[in-house]
Amino acid sequence: MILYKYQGTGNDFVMIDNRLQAFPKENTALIEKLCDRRFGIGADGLILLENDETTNFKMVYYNSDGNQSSMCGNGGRCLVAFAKKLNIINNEATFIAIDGLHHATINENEIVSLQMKNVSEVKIHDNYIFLNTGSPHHVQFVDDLSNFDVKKEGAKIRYSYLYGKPGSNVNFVNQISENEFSIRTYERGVEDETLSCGTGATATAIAVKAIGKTNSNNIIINVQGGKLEVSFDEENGIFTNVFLKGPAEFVFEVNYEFN
Ligand SMILES: N[C@@H](CCC[C@H](N)C(=O)O)C(=O)O
Repeated sequence: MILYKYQGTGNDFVMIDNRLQAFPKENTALIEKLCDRRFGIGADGLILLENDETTNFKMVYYNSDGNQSSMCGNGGRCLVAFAKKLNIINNEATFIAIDGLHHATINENEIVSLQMKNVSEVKIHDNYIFLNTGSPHHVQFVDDLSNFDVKKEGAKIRYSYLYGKPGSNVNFVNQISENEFSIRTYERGVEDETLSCGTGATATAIAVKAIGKTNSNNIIINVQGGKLEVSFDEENGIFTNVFLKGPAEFVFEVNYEFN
């Protein structure tokens, strides 16, 4: 089977064209092995592109631990680029994912802009914010982001009483200017820091607006693997027309034999 590797600001994925349902998707150990950086191809997650009756395709997302999970923003952007490579779409797509319908466009520089779900609930606490942008996200400001132990502190929060068994992704944030922020993210299901998280960047942009750290509706989010842009409309605490924009790049393809 031909497997493809894509990355979006360093968040990397194994992509599989599963329109013929040939991939053994119940095989958690196989998915985990394919994502393993020593024994497999290596990735933060694995994504199946499948047929859908009413949209261009369906996205099925697995974390690198082999388990199916909630929405992946960077993965969704990479899947749109993959659908273009497979000639399923040209520069526009509508697809279905676990959190509902998504629209996306690809511009002349191959930058993918993906519409994310509307957000109507932002829980603001004394020193953190929690919201769901397709996946659950804890957002917390820290003083020295570069030297922060994201894996250790992220794991503490992810497994804390705050989020119980399902857990949460955890974003640590620093403000750079009125509309620019830097984040580092601990991802559940990878159980480590990743170089970028699209739903995390989206959650951070909405959170900083919700708590008044910015007046902008167009926010740059620096991640460890590059730059993402998040824009939205806001009315009475409801965030609509939420778009996540950034590069989504093909890395390589390989003919892989399962055993
Ligand atoms: N990397 C992703 C988020 C993937 C899902 C997450 N690990 C979870 O299980 O909640 C992104 O780009 O959004």
